[in-house]
Amino acid sequence: MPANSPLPAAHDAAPYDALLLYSFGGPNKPEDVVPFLRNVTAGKGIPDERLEEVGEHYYGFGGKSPINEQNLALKAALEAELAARGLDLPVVWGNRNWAPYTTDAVDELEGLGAKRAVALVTSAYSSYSGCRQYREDLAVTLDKRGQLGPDGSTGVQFDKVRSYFNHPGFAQANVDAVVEAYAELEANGGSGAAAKLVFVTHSIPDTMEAASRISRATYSEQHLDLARVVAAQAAERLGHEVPWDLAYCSRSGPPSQPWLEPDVNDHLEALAGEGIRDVVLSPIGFISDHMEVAYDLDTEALATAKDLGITAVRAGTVGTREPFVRGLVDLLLERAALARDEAVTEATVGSLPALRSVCAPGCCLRRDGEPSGIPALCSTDLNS
Ligand SMILES: CC1=C(CCC(=O)O)c2cc3nc(cc4[nH]c(cc5[nH]c(cc1n2)c(C)c5CCC(=O)O)c(CCC(=O)O)c4C)C(CCC(=O)O)=C3C
Ligand SMILES: [Fe+2]
Repeated sequence: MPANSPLPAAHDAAPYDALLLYSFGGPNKPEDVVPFLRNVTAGKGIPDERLEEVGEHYYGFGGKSPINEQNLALKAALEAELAARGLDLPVVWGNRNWAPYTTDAVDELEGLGAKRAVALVTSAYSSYSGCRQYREDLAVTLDKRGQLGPDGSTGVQFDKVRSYFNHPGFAQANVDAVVEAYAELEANGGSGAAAKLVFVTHSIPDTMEAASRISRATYSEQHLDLARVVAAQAAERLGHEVPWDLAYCSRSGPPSQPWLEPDVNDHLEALAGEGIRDVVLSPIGFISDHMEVAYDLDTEALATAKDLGITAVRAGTVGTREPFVRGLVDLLLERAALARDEAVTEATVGSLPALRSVCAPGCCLRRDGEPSGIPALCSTDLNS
């Protein structure tokens, strides 16, 4: 907002002076693939065969994940939305597993003179992978820099926007994408009225699912609640019923370890067995078309559908869709108002409440009852 403006900003990002767009990261070239996978899997017991297989997925795309360019596009969209609302808040991008790393982002924040930043993670749901792992990475990074005090950072302070799976903007962008996919299905000769809508997300171990319950609803329950809303709103727009299911992709870990099921490929097979010939895949678990979408859905699941004689279309991810980006800015303003101790209405869709903006002790551990021993920021208790 111009310094000489007679009006205060209608919406104010204070006390924040920067936004951290905090993501997973991915390789940019073939030589990056193995070091990237080492970063992702350090100490996680992923079998070598799975790593080689995942490496091949990346090499099949020239060793480059689309995720970094997608995050840059989201950063640009956020900057445009902030500017359009007169909010002067620099956006800094950092990743857990590839450059620019978390520590690079902290350097940049310090260079900007930021004192208190609000983090927006590129994961909409709460679980170890989508919540705590980011908060631990932030704490570990600050610790390595000698900037982790007993109550948090001794340098730039960090807060986090709540998990936003049930924010109206995220839901709206997914509904728009699903409605467009039904049009594409019909254009491809399929039947929307006869189609099954299959929502897809990243599988996680059953133990991680159980530990996510502390978020007020488990990871899978969060998806089911959003799926219900998206399917109902899509049905209203399409003028016919929209039967739906939830399936999972990208499982790893040893075969002996149970993960959330059904796998999307197995599920397509089951649907074919029931006589379903038309499917729309809606990747509500992911916010952009990164490798899980480009390989596990567009390459593998669409090939499975074809083999089964199913006409399948993959709906878009929220990406930089306008309702999503607007919603993210609404969310950071909501977080700012909470930080100022103002009464706020936390906008949600579906039957679940807003998840906490400040995580509870023990939130989203990898496994219940097994504190990681790693501190995590943006919580009421750094050490649990
Ligand atoms: C819930 C969830 C999300 C969604 C939320 C979010 O977005 O954060 C997500 C996103 C992503 N996962 C990604 C890549 C990988 N995930 C892996 C491994 C794992 N993911 C897990 C969960 C999740 N992952 C889990 C429980 C593991 C097992 C190891 C562990 O317990 O941590 C592995 C190792 C090999 C393999 O197992 O596949 C890779 C390479 C990329 C980058 C894509 C790109 O490069 O375009 C992205 C956005
Ligand atoms: Fe959490």
